[in-house]
Amino acid sequence: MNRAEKAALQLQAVSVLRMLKETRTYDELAELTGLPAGDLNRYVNGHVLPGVERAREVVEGVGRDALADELEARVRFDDEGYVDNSDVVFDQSFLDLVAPVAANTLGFERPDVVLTAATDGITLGAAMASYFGARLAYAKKSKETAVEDFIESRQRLASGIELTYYLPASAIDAGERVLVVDDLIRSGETQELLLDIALQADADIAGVFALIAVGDEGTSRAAELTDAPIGALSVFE
Ligand SMILES: O=P(O)(O)OC[C@H]1O[C@H](OP(=O)(O)OP(=O)(O)O)[C@H](O)[C@@H]1O
Ligand SMILES: Nc1ncnc2[nH]cnc12
Repeated sequence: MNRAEKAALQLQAVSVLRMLKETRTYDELAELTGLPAGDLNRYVNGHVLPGVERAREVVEGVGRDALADELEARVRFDDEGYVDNSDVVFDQSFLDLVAPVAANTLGFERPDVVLTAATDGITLGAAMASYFGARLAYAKKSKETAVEDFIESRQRLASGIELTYYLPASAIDAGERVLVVDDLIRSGETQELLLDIALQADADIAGVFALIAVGDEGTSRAAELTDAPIGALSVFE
C-alpha cells in the first residue's frame, strides 16, 4: 500500500465512524468498535487520523456490518416481494461509504471501467467508479441518440418479453478490466446481459457486485459466467 492508499483508507474509516456516530453516543461507538471513546472523539472531530491498521479494521469489520444493517433498515418489500430501495439508490453519500467497504471486503482488483445498467445501478456505479478512479459506463434499454456503434445484448426473459441493453461501443476497450455492479440482483438476467456486453468488448471481468441480492439465483447465474469474485452487501431471502 502506498502513502496515498493508506491516507484514503484512513479517511474512509473516519467517514464510517461519522456515519455510525450519528445514531450513537461515544460510549456506544466504543462498545461497537472496541476502540477507546476518547480516540473515537478525536477521529470523528478530525483532530487525529486512525492508524492504518485501526482504519482497516473499521472499514473491513465494523464498516461492513454497520452498512449492511443500515441498508436493511432502508429497504422495503411490498406484498409481492418486490423491493423499494429508493432510500438507498437516491443517497449518494451512503453509496460513497459502501464503495470502499465493498472493494476491501470482496477483494475486487482495481477495474478500468465500472459497468452497470440504467437506471437504478447508476448511482452505485458512480460511487464505485469514483472510489477506484475508474470510468463509469452504463448500458441502457434504448439506443442513445447520435451514437453510431453499440454493443448490444438481448435475452428472452422467463416472462417471454425480450430485454435488450445497449452500450456505446467506445465505452470499453479490449483488454480493460470491468467490474459489473448493480443495485439489485434477483434473477441475474440483467447481470448476464452486462457480462455478455463486457465479454463482447473483449474485456476481462474484475468482479460482480450488487448492493442487494434477493435469493441466490442471480449470483449463481453470474458465477456460471465468470470466475471473478461475486458478492452482495446484503442477501435477502
Ligand atoms: O436480477 P434481475 O432479475 O435482472 O433484476 C435486477 C435488475 O432489476 C432492476 O432494474 P429494472 O429492470 O427494474 O430497471 P430500472 O433500473 O430502470 O428500474 C435492478 O435495478 C436491476 O438492474
Ligand atoms: N424492485 C425489484 N424488486 C425485486 N425484484 C426485482 N427485479 C427487478 N426489479 C425488482
